[in-house]
Amino acid sequence: TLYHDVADLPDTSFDFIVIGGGTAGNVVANRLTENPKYNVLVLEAGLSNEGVLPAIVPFLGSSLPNSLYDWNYSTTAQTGLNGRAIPYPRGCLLGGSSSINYMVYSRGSSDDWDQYAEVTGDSGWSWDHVQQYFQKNERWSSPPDNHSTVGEYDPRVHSKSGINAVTLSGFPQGIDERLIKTTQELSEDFPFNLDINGGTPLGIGWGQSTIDSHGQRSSSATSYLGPQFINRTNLHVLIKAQVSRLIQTALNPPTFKSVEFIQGGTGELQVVSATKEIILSAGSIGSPHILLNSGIGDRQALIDIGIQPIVHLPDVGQNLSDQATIGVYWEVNSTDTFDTISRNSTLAGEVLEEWLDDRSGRFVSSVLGNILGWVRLPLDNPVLEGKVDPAPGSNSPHYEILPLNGLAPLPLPPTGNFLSLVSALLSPLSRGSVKLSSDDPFAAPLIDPGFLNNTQDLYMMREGVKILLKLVSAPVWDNYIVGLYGPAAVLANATDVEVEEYVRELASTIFHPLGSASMSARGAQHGVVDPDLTVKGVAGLRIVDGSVLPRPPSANPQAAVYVIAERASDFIKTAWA
Ligand SMILES: Cc1cc2nc3c(=O)[nH]c(=O)nc-3n(C[C@H](O)[C@H](O)[C@H](O)COP(=O)(O)OP(=O)(O)OC[C@H]3O[C@@H](n4cnc5c(N)ncnc54)[C@H](O)[C@@H]3O)c2cc1C
Repeated sequence: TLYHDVADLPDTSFDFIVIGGGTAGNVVANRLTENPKYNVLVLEAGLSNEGVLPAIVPFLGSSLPNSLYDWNYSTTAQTGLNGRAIPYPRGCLLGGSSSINYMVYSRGSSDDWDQYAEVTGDSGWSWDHVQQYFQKNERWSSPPDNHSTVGEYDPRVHSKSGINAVTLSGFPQGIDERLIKTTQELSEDFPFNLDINGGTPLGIGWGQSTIDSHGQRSSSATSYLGPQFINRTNLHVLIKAQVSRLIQTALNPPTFKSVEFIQGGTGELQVVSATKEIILSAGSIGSPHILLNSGIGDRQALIDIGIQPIVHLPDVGQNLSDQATIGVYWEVNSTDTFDTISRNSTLAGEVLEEWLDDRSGRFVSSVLGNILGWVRLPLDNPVLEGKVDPAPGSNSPHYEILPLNGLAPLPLPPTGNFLSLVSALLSPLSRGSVKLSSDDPFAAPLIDPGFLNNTQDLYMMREGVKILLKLVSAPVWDNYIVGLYGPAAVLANATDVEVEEYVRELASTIFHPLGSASMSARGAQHGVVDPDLTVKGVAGLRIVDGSVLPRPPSANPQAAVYVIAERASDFIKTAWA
């Protein structure tokens, strides 16, 4: 049941309370309420996703950051980015960031998961063992345009029995064929990969997205809180409920089974309690923020800001990682790019009509291209020579290449058509933090992703730019590309130092903060949660969201977050069986 008003809740005590109805939280709420004996409350700060057109129509998703459905955070001034502070979107509605993201579905490499297993000492996080959770999550769907998908994916590594729809592109784009041709012309650097989600992602292949066969976004809200689930009488979802802190309910071991929040903007503090567990799923910014507000964190830092420390857990909010991006832009000799739609609102209206009429046309997919690349820098490149490989193994890419058939995110000039290629640094060495800005639990925290603080990341980004330039050196782009555009013009014959300056001036986020409440082995002195996601030194509290990943996967992380949440649901069910 979906509630808009706290006064309508049937009770103030539940078996489980999930904080954050986002990507992970809704999975846990769904799986726990499979058992009719469990009453579950979800507290979500944002609004409902129902009827929010930009959260439904894939192409319009890019209008959600910096809106009423975003927390509208900014980072602190980033030294590695020449002092720039950048916008830092996080979904603030049911479905969380899965309702506002770019919908890329990528599972990472087998190395990623095997390394999570190794650093946590829990073989249950290994690639082989988590396959069952990818399967529980994924509902492989035919693409919206029903085109033949033979040769675009490997059916053997997909599941039709899960809850969250995943599909291939439903609308061809002008650059598709050129990208595929590049895999033939430059097959050594950019080989074709039939399926980037089989554990060995290296190469260029067809992208997979969390979009259903009707060309609509599949988020954790549309899937795990879909009509067949939200009406369960034991599932209670309260929106506009912003949690300030957890309240200690027993001393030894420290136990936190009550939650304080405000609802509906009244400013009045409410309290609800769980008899079994609290599951913190407020995401990589929200979860450490709530822990710190609750007195769980570094003792001295809490005292300094005026909060009574209860549990000394120094790593809360530390180890924040994100994958920096850098784009290169070209003017092209074609009118078949989305710039035509971006520039002409009449045309955009017609394309929306097409989507509304029968779920067809350009709007069935996101602004991203239909094809993605996953590339490694050779270990004998001077940037890596003699260094520890930042990637978790030899089947793991260092870069994701995101082609866009148009100009983004730069402002669009009145004329011209464009190609954008974006490179994301998948395994950054830089780390940052989430810290309190004041003792007011409703004040935004200080978010410092530490972009390019480690100079090796800067050098890796520089090499990433060169990889993008190399990609378009394939003959197939010869008659297509007119020239480097805008700020990218400096890249023609640029020195390494000039490319590095370009990176510092223009690099941004791919919106993947992770790791701020990291998992570590049981008994380890570092980390925030044990491999079963229970908070170290605390009873009755688990963290289930992207914040627990000790390092980013070599991928966009939503698939990993779904896997974490599916496995966590099994942990919780087993613990209370
Ligand atoms: C613009 C953008 C594009 C992205 N593109 C992709 C992509 O293409 N592919 C991909 O794999 N990943 C992408 N990501 C990243 C991915 O979406 C996230 O990593 C993932 O969804 C995080 O899941 P989560 O459960 O950790 O957090 P979230 O999904 O963010 O959920 C946290 C929830 O908790 C709620 N919350 C927070 N604080 C409180 C509080 N105090 N009280 C109550 N509720 C609270 C939030 O409102 C939110 O609903 C993108 C992210 C963004 C923002």
